[in-house]
Amino acid sequence: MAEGSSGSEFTLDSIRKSLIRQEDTIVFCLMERAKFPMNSALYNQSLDLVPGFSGPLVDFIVQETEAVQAKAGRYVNPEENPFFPDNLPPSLVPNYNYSQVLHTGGASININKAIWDMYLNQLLPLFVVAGDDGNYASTAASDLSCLQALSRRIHYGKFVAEIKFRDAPHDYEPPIRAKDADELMKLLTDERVEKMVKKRVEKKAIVFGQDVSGSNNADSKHYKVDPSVVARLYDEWVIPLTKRVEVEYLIRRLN
Ligand SMILES: O=C(O)C(=O)C[C@]1(C(=O)O)C=C[C@@H](O)C=C1
Repeated sequence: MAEGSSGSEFTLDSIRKSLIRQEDTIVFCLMERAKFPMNSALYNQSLDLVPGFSGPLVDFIVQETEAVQAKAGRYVNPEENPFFPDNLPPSLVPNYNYSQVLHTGGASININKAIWDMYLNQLLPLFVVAGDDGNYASTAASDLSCLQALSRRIHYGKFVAEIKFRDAPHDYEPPIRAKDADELMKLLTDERVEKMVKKRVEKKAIVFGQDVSGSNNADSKHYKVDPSVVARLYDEWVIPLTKRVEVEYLIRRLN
């Protein structure tokens, strides 16, 4: 369950606490990626930089990294979803006994393709500067940290949906049986919470991303990642994608 927790507590409150903690991770990951320029050669489909591997260098680095992490058991954890699920090696380490709170249908939900596309094509250009400093491996490692943090947060929608279902099965069962995605979307939406989330992540980008100097004349207008981009990230992508996971999970909840 929630990162670093024993899994004994499963409430909407505990799930939301984890989402709040994950905001810190996401903001710090974006700040780390912003240290590097765009380095667009990394994403170029036709450069074939690695002999014997056809595709962008970022695909090569992510696939190889995921393979190592799969062997070390990363994807046995129901909170983790790979970006390249095909041909992943099995875990080689003894299984950790993760608490199994999700309905079995939840395991098949993986919207990482949409997350990958959003991150590389829409988000990156909003917060990194143009240019090429040749640090492709470090840049890709940084991209993968961002992608994994975003993926974990968005797929946490499975846990949010499970607890919402358990808290109000009588409300959720009719639209689930009717496969009414619009009604499910309405039921699970809490606009007050969404507003708070967007405000808070913008504030985190301001607080975590300001330059800290020894004197009192810090430049409070310069942030490592534009706080409005972080608010937009949540408004346009993170929250809608989390809700998409929630609906997909609920639709399968009674199968
Ligand atoms: O906290 C919830 O209730 C969630 O479902 C999570 C979340 C979010 O992604 O932050 C998504 C939908 C709700 O409208 C509010 C917030």
